[in-house]
Amino acid sequence: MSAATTQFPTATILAYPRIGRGRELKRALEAHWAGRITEAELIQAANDLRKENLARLVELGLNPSDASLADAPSLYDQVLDATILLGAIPPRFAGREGLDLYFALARGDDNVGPEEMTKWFDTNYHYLVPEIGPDTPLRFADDTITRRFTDAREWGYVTRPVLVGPVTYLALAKADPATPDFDPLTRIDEAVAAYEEALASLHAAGAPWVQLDEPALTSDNLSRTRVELGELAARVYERLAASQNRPQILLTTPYGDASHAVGALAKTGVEALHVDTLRGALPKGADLSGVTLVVGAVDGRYIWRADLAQLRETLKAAQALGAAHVTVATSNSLQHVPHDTALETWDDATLNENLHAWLAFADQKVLEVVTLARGVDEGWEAIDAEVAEATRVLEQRAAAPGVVRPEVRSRTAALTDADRAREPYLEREAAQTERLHLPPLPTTTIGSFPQTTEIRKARAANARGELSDADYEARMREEIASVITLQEELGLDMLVHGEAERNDMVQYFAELLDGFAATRNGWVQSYGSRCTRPSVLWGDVSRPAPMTVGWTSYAQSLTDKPVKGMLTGPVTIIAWSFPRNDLPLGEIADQIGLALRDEVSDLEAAGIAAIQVDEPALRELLPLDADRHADYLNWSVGSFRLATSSVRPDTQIHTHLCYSEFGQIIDAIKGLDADVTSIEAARSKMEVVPELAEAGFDHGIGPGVWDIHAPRVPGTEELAELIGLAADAVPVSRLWVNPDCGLKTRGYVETKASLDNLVSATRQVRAQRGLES
Ligand code: MET
Ligand SMILES: [Zn+2]
Repeated sequence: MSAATTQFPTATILAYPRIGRGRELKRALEAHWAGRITEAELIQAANDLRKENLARLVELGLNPSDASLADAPSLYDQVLDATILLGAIPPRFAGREGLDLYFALARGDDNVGPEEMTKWFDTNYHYLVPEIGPDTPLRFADDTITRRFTDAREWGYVTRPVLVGPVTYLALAKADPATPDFDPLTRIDEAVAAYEEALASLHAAGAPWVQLDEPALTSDNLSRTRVELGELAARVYERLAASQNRPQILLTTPYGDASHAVGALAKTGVEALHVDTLRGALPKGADLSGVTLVVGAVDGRYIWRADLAQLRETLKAAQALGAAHVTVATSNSLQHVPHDTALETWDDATLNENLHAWLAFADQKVLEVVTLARGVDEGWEAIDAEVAEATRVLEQRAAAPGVVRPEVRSRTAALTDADRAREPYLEREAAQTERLHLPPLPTTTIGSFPQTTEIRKARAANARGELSDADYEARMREEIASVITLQEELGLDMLVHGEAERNDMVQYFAELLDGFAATRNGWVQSYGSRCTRPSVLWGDVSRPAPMTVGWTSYAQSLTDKPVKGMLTGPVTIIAWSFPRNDLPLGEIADQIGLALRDEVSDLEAAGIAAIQVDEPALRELLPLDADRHADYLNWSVGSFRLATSSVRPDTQIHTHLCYSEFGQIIDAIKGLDADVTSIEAARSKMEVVPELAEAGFDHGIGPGVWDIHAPRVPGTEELAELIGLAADAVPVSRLWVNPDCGLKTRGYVETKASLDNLVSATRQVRAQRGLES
């Protein structure tokens, strides 16, 4: 290692949002993909944004020249960047290079499909899944990271380059499809050799520190437990630390608890260790005398202003552990929070004043880190005023109108098990068969139909006040009518209204429920150039008025076929918002569950015979730590049942889950007790259907036969084959036929063609199996 060691800076963050305050990166990427700007112009725009971000961090108080500035300026995704660094390119991308290769991996091109995307730990950010087989190249293949360090130094900054660490990289990889049983982690030694070279390259360029992110050490939801991954990491980092030419290493463990591994990691020779003290714990009993302990104190996941008094105690406790040095950081990268509360105004004047004080977006979090670091450096009295102010704001928040509403609290307090139970399934099944008159293998869709440009324009015009509410409503009704007509023409059996009126399946409800506030500029990266704007769930939740009954009843009035009501479930509403941090998630979920229960009852009273409550985020919020799974599954399932158990036996409850990794939540899926569950299955060729059946799932099931994530139209034969596979695995009387997910991102051309094929394929299978009704 270099002789010139420098102390780790007292104030740092693990990474800053990279999409830009004005979503500059999104705009540049999309302009480039559309052919409006050249590659050089894209790079220029990305560099300008990076300069702006670095300057901003310095303005907020981070030191420009001591490696305080965590630098992770990905054009698309940090895991993809590691794939490029390692040259771990799946064979189907051969012949491409540079940005063509980069974007082909991310998005596919005319000749090849992209790498798969999946959710990053328990967040709503998606990364690109590496595909590793026995022969996938793994070597130091690309020195972008070093060039970026050198560029920043020319601009006047000594940054700290950030890389996904080797254990996490391989733990997140899947087997190359050509060798499906291959275990990527068996390639760890080659990966470590490649990282050694990358570190040598940074060292040669003069980087004093590098940051290696190892969030896998906090997760029990990967192919190994976190304890096993911690043991592996101890070996890996011993080797990396022993390499001759390297920067000093900060090893981070964000998103959860890695305290089990800290003792062993502290002995490896890495210079600094980060722990997430919000979702994990401070290590106990480890000898830390040789390392800097970087305390992940300021919350990088959610958006609430910190309780500085409490964090001060956390830091004092950390200081008592005997580490060589204790410093302050965020719990994780700030990529999951918006840039700056200063970019917001809220319509309600009181809320506007309050929320500004209660919230901390990325920039406010940097200031919090800087404040706490001043306490570390100068003594705690130095920040007494800031601590007192934070405490005052928290007290004001706790007492503010709407935060605690007795009428909501007494309703949740009065709940009993009976509120979460329906009649036995067999009784319901008989009553529903009687009421619904559906053919065998009923066909349906997941809810949304294409969100056309015209729909979005109408919504934008309405928001700007250029289209009256009445005209907007009329416009949406027209759309509903045309979606109903189309479904009748196609011959689908259970119809939907199409969700034209919904900007987003969570935001729509957040806007209509009390307790939420929508941001104007609170964008966070979901994947690549895609951003979402989660709502802020700040108060007790209730439903001032029906939310969907008008649209659904209108749709039902146009047809004799049953129209499914369509709601978003409590877990998904929480997962895709910024929930409050002063109430357990289970209680928030019950408040939402009760609001939905009222909606479900109103839909039923309006004559709607089937109601779907979507829970696509059920898997996403599963805690990383296996010890917390049971509690999570209990409250998440409980809130769904609360929302759906008020109905009569002949009202059919559907749910939709869009992923196909069921292993850890199969009991939860059974526990939802929905009459019909639609799931993602096309990409795995229906594999999950027999898996679910073997695990004892025996209610109605709609495995998605059309993968809606690609514009491709599946042929009738292919669909019939998939339906046949499913029909071999479960009783046909409980099998439904539907796409994988909603159609809002698809166009009408492929939607019509695919649904037409789906109906023909179903008819073919019915005929083959003598099921004609
Ligand atoms: N009902 C929703 C839709 O069809 C479900 C989407 S799951 C991400 O769009
Ligand atoms: Zn879905």
